Amino acid sequence: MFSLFYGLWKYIFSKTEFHVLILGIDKSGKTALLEKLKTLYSNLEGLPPDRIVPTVGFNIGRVEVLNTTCVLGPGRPGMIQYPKQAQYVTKLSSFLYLPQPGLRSIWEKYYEEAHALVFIIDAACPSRFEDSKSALEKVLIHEDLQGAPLLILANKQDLSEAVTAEELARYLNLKKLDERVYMFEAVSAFNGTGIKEGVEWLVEVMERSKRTEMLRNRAGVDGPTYSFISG
Ligand SMILES: Nc1nc2c(ncn2[C@@H]2O[C@H](COP(=O)(O)OP(=O)(O)OP(=O)(O)O)[C@@H](O)[C@H]2O)c(=O)[nH]1
Ligand SMILES: [Mg+2]
Repeated sequence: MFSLFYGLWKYIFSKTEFHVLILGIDKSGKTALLEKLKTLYSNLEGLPPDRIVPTVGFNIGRVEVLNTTCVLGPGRPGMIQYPKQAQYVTKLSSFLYLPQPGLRSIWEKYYEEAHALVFIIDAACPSRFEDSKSALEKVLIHEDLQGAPLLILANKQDLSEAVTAEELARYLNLKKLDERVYMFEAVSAFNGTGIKEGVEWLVEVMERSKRTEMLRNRAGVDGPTYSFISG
């Protein structure tokens, strides 16, 4: 009996965790974004921009993004629905990516486990758009990332030379995006412009995505939609 109540308690109050990869070429602003996310979504104050140095290895951050009432619609076959008023917390873990050959095997493990991707581009540096484009194309054809929703950030909007999200989309002219849920968003990791809009969109699509369902099934979790962690 206890275990039944405990199970129910866990079912209602446990937290959903999503793993999000933050990808981008060097100096695009991955660390600055991660620090801004900490400031926006946790009690921790992220590092100020002038203390951020090029990353050696990678960083992992964990932030809570939305504290929403669960509104899962009519269940698909095999999906147990939440009680209507169930509260759950969406967590977003961020893995910072650095494309160093030695770390390849490490970050490929993260690829497999990622629910979604953020790809960040320095929108104020057109001379490196081509580098970003080819890095992103490689990511998009990676078989471990199939179906992962994608948020592309046109970063550094606080700089006057930054191109808009639309201009960046036109420039990238990505062909591989058709079957993937994606969005471009103009942001500044310095002043926070656009970050909430982008991240909250991502959380919403992750909740509904086939990839989330696939990861859940692979983890062998029955019942509630996501692999749960408590506490
Ligand atoms: N003006 C402006 N500068 C930014 C912004 N985001 C990052 N920067 C600057 O861009 C440079 C690179 O930022 P990082 O966050 O270190 O970039 P990164 O992608 O983590 O770089 P690596 O760790 O080398 O891969 C730093 O000088 C930052 O201060 C932004 O939104 N606006
Ligand atoms: Mg960095």
